[in-house]
Amino acid sequence: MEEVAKMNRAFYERYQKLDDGEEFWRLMMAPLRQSIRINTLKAPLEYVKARLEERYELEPIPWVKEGFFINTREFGDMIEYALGLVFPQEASSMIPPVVLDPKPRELVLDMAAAPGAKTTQIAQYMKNEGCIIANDLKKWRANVLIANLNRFGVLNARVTVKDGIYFSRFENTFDRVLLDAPCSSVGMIRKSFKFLTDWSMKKVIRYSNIQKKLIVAAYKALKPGGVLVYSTCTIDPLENEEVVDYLLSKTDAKLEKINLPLKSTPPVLEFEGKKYSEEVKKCLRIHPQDNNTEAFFIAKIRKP
Ligand SMILES: C[S@@+](CC[C@H](N)C(=O)[O-])C[C@H]1O[C@@H](n2cnc3c(N)ncnc32)[C@H](O)[C@@H]1O
Repeated sequence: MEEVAKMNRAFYERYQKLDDGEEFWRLMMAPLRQSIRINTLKAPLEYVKARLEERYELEPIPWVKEGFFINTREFGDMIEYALGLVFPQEASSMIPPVVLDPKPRELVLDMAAAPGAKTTQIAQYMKNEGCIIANDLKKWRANVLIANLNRFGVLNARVTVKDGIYFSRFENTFDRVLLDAPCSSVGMIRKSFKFLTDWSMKKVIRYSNIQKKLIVAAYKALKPGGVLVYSTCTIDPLENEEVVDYLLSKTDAKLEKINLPLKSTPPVLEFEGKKYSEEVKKCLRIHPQDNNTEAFFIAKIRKP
């Protein structure tokens, strides 16, 4: 706790009001467990798993069939990695595509897709059928995305480089939309303290404004009956409950409850003088101590 306060006092003072448990602060700073997702686009799950088990200890991630905690961080000399059979991916970041639940032959928009961890997972669930529009604002990040799509054998994606807001013109078009939004990345502190030292309230407010525009565009692009998943790897209510509450107040969007075998923290209904709809209770707010993962927030939204 003192360590956090020393590195960024404003950060500590704000989130102390959200969760002030010892475990919250300890796991906010502790290194992450390494995890991987097996890429079934290239080989059967059991085959890759058996190969890896000859050399490593794998522990299943309860909320994703293809996900495992693994006792190595050395991917440079792992042949399965070189072949695109495994994707090193943080365990909680595997949740949004599971909640999105895309099916073969659907049309899916991944609005902020680079570097492509979730796009490759979506393609895996679609068995490389149908089509994914994988978009990112930044060209250099889109290049990394393209490299990952090639490496992981994704054949049903088309990459675009646009501001996500552009997609609002394709009204009622996509069966499913993932908005894994740009955010203040508090969850990533466990990867790099840079996310703690760089954090500022100004950035949170800026992200919150961008996220509100993106979620409205994402919702417009969704077909009636379709599913929009909104996610961030951060804990600030302004970037999570507030953004979802904003969509609920501006549109006919409906939230759906997410049932997965994991622990979570109750969503925030009131923070710093702001109140949110009771509906946001259906969102999944994950703090680092809940499952010893990165922090994450996920909302499942349906268009009636
Ligand atoms: C959390 S990251 C996405 C991670 C990615 N979904 C994955 O799983 O690998 C957010 C991404 O949003 C992109 N971004 C930022 N502003 C955007 C905008 N206005 N429209 C679309 N993408 C944007 C960033 O370049 C960044 O790659």
